[in-house]
Amino acid sequence: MSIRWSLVIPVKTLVAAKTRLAAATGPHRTRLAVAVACDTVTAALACPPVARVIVVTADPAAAGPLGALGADVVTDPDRGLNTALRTGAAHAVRLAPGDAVGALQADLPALRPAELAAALTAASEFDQSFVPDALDIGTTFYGVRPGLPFEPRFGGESRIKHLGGGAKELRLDGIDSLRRDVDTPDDLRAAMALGLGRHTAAVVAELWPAGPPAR
Ligand SMILES: Nc1nc2c(ncn2[C@@H]2O[C@H](COP(=O)(O)OP(=O)(O)OP(=O)(O)O)[C@@H](O)[C@H]2O)c(=O)[nH]1
Ligand SMILES: C=C(OP(=O)(O)O)C(=O)O
Repeated sequence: MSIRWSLVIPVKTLVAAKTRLAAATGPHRTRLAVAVACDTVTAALACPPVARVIVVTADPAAAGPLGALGADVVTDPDRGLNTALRTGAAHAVRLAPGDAVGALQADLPALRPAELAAALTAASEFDQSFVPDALDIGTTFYGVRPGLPFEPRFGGESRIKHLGGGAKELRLDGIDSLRRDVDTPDDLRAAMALGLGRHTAAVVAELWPAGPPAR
């Protein structure tokens, strides 16, 4: 039988989130951050190997809409990103000890369920694995097979940290939407070229009716 996955998606308190988009978005920054997280969660929930999505956040303004989409919401103890992920993973293991556990960044507004499914199928072959971001510096997905220790090393140059921790780097063709996290206006333009999910597309169309912000 194929492995099923619990995916943990961390969402930072909105007042502190997406600061690299502040100049481009002004007062709409938090609305864009929620929309991006909504598209990430929607795509994850539509991915066949994903049994459940667990959002970890301390922010009720994110918890409300993400819970309404069908995610389980766990309160973030607010001791940093990797602690948030371990908290979500512990919840996942309590719910479904026989399922694999993955961490997925919340800022993947172009994510395609089929591309995530391809990565999860590949990840099912390795005890510990990860997907590097589009720049080959960070990480967008980290996962472990059922029953194995979950040791995420996100933050900064996390690709090299995950390699150092012994995780297998998944270098697959055709998973651009999974690798395209959005931190800057350039990232947002690249995600638009792949095709934004409906929540982000609606906010972007309202914010920039004539097209994306100039460089
Ligand atoms: N729950 C939780 N999520 C976090 C935390 N720190 C970062 N994240 C999430 O981790 C991912 C990467 O976050 P960062 O790139 O560090 O922060 P960001 O808000 O996306 O962007 P910047 O403010 O521009 O750095 C995003 O999905 C964030 O929502 C945290 O302390 N708790
Ligand atoms: C936290 C990370 O991502 P970001 O590029 O969004 O800062 C990371 O890649 O480990």
